[in-house]
Amino acid sequence: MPRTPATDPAAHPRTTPHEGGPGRARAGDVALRVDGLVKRYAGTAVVDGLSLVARRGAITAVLGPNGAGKTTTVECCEGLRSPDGGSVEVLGLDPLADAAALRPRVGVMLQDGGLPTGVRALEMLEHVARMYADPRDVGELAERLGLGSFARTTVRRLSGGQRQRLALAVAVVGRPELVFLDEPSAGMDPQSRRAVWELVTELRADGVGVVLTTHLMDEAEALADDVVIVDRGKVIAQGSVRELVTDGGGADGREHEQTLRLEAAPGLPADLLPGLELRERAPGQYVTKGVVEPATLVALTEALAARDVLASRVSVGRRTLEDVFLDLTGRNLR
Ligand SMILES: Nc1ncnc2c1ncn2[C@@H]1O[C@H](COP(=O)(O)OP(=O)(O)OP(=O)(O)O)[C@@H](O)[C@H]1O
Repeated sequence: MPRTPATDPAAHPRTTPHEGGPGRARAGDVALRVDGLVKRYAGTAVVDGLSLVARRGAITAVLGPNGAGKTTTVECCEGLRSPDGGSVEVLGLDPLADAAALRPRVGVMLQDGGLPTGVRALEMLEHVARMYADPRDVGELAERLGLGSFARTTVRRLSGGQRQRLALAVAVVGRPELVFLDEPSAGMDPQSRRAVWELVTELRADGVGVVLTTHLMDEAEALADDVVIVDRGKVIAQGSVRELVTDGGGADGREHEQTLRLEAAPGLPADLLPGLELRERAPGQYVTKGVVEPATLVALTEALAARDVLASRVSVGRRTLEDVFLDLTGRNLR
């Protein structure tokens, strides 16, 4: 089963061998702990008792539809907003009270870039790098993220995707222990997106805790070790992608990794197929829950023929996080 919000993934950290001496943080240690976070705007809770844990050396994706409260949550973690309830611990510290101590240890990439607009791109990055004791090599980082083509362009003239890449470079140039990336590949072409994903994966390998918000399920599926699905300010499921999409398996212990999709006449019964639940997501559009086997297609064809129903489409494929979201909320992620 997907973990419930009350379940703390840090209780079962995927640790790597302890490399450092006493007091040295390990991959798998908790980097971020959010507990019962509440944030209200005009009396309405847009974050409503949200709890999550992110580990060092792991990528945690906070996934949810527009307006779910993802950005507000990370802004509370970044010390940009003060919570109305609950608590946030970043590297064991309070993001508001300990802001100065956290600044050199935490990287932040805001959704709109959050960068001063009158500065040239590369100068911006060089300037930020100089503020850190041991920054990354600016030239190498600029090359990796393809900043060269707009190095002398002022931030205000950058395209959305270029601004995002610069913001990512700025977020990681100081070798942070924890980075927050808000929709890191939004508006990017496929090549830039790949460069961003590679960099994010490397950060994880270096033991950095990465928390990214996204409404792109393929981004979460490609990158995340832990996925936290948020809807209407609450965590509705969390776990690894595999845990979420396999739905924990059935009574026989087998995993429900595949799903059968069917388009046919509306109103077919849920028990049309033996041992498999047929769910009608939209009129005439069905998915199954349960283990799909080769014989399932035979059984489906027979059951439809017996009812004189002609399917317009039948396919078998892997369950996705989109399916999980739909199962839980009855709505599409986007
Ligand atoms: N400063 C603010 N004042 C009032 N309402 C706000 C403010 N910031 C956000 N909201 C509202 O809070 C809700 C959650 O917004 P938030 O940006 O956290 O969602 P999100 O999950 O990040 O969405 P998106 O994927 O669109 O960025 C939305 O309904 C939004 O309109």
